[in-house]
Amino acid sequence: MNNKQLTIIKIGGNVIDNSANLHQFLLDFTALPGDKILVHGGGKIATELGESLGVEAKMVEGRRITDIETLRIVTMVYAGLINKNMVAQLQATGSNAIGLTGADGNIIKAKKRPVKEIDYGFVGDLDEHSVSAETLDSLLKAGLVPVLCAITHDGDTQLLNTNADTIASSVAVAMSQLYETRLVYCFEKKGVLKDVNDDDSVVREIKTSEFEALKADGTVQGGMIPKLHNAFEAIKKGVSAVYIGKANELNELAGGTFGTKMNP
Ligand SMILES: Nc1ncnc2c1ncn2[C@@H]1O[C@H](COP(=O)(O)OP(=O)(O)O)[C@@H](O)[C@H]1O
Ligand SMILES: CC(=O)N[C@@H](CCC(=O)OP(=O)(O)O)C(=O)O
Repeated sequence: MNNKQLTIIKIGGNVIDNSANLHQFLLDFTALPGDKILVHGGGKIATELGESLGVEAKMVEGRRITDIETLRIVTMVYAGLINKNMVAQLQATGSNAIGLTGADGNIIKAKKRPVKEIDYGFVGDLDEHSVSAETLDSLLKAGLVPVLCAITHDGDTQLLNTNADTIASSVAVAMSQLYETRLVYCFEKKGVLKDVNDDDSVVREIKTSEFEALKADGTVQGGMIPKLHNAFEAIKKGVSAVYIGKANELNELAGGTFGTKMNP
């Protein structure tokens, strides 16, 4: 077992879109001890900018169909606007953040999703060779906090759009070769809820074997289905602990009362 500890945190678009919540989250993130990597989404903001430019968002099972116009928009929003603002805010809170796409330092090489029933366009899928744990490790050893956005590349000039939950899971799996790694999905709710309209109905623990039943009875829906799938993949492939919970309750992580914990 590796004894170096690493926390990988993913933050979703609903929190990024609220400046007060984002500021509080970034303060709590900086206060977490030990090595850290931040992965951010921003789907909501990309959708809004697209609409204002006359490019309508098309989502299938939580994944954005990414034609060339949409790729331009998501590259500007994720790799530019959100990533650089987040880095500047982290610098102000005392984290020496470095903002990166998967093309920078060849940190995440993806494969364009093959066209089957649906053509997702410039969407990148990841496999066990996609993430360069060594390069991320060298940044951590230099005292930097990598801030990864949802833009990857194929190694042959093409940028690709990869779901941020998937990036967080794949980065956590790759880093678990070098570190005892925990993965924390932060969003606007307190965890996986028994009743999605009741914020106090948090399910404290979910076992892999319970996931199918939660899907079948409709307890988890929409974006929570791929999030849980990514969470359980991480647990299966060597990540020590995976949590899903509220961005503004991150300070509860140390006390063990944070959100929902995934169990093998
Ligand atoms: N049982 C559940 N508990 C909590 N959220 C749920 C549940 N089922 C569905 N959801 C939905 O999943 C969403 C989170 O997924 P997503 O929108 O992809 O988040 P993010 O953009 O933060 O990654 C929540 O905003 C909520 O509407
Ligand atoms: C292929 C794909 O779907 N990519 C996502 C990447 C951003 C993301 O994951 O943002 P959230 O975490 O805020 O949802 C998208 O463009 O919406």
